[in-house]
Amino acid sequence: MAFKPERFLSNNYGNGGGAEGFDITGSREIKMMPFGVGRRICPGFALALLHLEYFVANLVWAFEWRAIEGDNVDLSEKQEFTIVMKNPLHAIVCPRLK
Ligand code: HEM
Repeated sequence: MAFKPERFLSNNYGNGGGAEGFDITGSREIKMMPFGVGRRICPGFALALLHLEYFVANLVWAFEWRAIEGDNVDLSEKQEFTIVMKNPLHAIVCPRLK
């Protein structure tokens, strides 16, 4: 298992697009299924993804994110009920606009 965010870059949600695209709907292969797969797949998944993109974009736009000095970003994982960060990430978050 490795942290490779670029795997999501060519996501076409399984509806056509590049043959190498990451398929979140599980119609070609199942790698990750946050919305379920098959006939009962979440019908709101496109709306949810759009909303999440908007949400993250707003967090980046509205706040400045900095790592705590001397605190190295460590992406190691450990298994709990789900996979979590072994060493939780601490960030200093400051509003960009006053
Ligand atoms: C991040 C947001 C969301 C996640 C992670 C999520 C995830 C899921 C999952 C895992 C299922 C079950 C699929 C299955 O039974 O195989 C589901 C079902 C469903 N979701 Fe979502 N969902 C999200 C947002 C939404 C939104 C925004 C809507 C509506 C606007 C929605 C409407 C539904 C409905 C109606 C079902 C039932 C589908 C059925 O049983 O046929 N979901 N969702």
